[in-house]
Amino acid sequence: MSDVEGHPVGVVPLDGARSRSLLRLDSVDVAYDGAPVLRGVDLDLRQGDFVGVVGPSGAGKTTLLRLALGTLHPSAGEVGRARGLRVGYVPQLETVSWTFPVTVAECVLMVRSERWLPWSTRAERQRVGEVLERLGIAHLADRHIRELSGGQQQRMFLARALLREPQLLLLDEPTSGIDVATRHEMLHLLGHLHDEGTTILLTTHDLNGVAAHVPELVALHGTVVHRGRPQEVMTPAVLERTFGAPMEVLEHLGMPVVLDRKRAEAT
Ligand SMILES: Nc1ncnc2c1ncn2[C@@H]1O[C@H](COP(=O)(O)OP(=O)(O)OP(=O)(O)O)[C@@H](O)[C@H]1O
Repeated sequence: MSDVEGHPVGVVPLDGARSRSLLRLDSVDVAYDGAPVLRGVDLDLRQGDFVGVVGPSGAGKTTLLRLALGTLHPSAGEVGRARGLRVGYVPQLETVSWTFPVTVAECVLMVRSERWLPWSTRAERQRVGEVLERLGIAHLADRHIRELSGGQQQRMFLARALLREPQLLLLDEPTSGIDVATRHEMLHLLGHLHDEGTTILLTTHDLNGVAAHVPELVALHGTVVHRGRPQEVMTPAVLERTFGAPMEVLEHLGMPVVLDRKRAEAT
């Protein structure tokens, strides 16, 4: 079903001339097979934002990214998108099939048309080489994707997303399954892309390692519980409303640190 301009119902273009909004969710509901997952979600993502979405498993974080990407439409409410918005998406590694017999370069090229064509142009191959170089994985171009480490896999998907020169970059758990040093590198890389003007929306389970280090957070639990700077969102009150359990928060060098009480009690 679509409206008069051919947009799916619930999806409207934002007028870029009047607004710097890249993406706006107004009273959005999402249900899977009749089961509500998101309810009354309002979210305005403006050019230059760098927002981390936190919340418990099943809170609807990936669902929010799918709405932003446009692969999912709301059951009620509206998703507004800036006209011609280029969006890049880095999926959760766990959702990827690694047996697919392609090399890193081929996998990055696939984003062009969502399938790999053997007759990619020289310019396209050159562009892939540039993006891989930029992410420090050019030497892996001819490796099978299965042979990569977690951090290298994340970079490959980031390369895929960057090939489209996205204005809005969506990342689902970009630091899951990678070690601390690689996590720092990934955050550094994202900070750099943000400095260059890319708007970023990511999800994370890692409150201390990732959420505390991004400029702005959205606490999600079926709906937006709170949005603000990490110091405003990582508070006992907001975290309890979001995660449904009491959490202690300390401050270290001006940054909030959430205490894992269960783990502390176990040791
Ligand atoms: N395609 C689908 N069909 C049916 N139910 C789904 C589908 N995708 C997600 N769900 C359900 O919707 C709820 C929210 O899922 P979602 O993946 O958005 O949560 P999440 O916050 O990203 O969770 P996690 O942190 O575990 O990745 C979950 O209960 C999930 O089981």
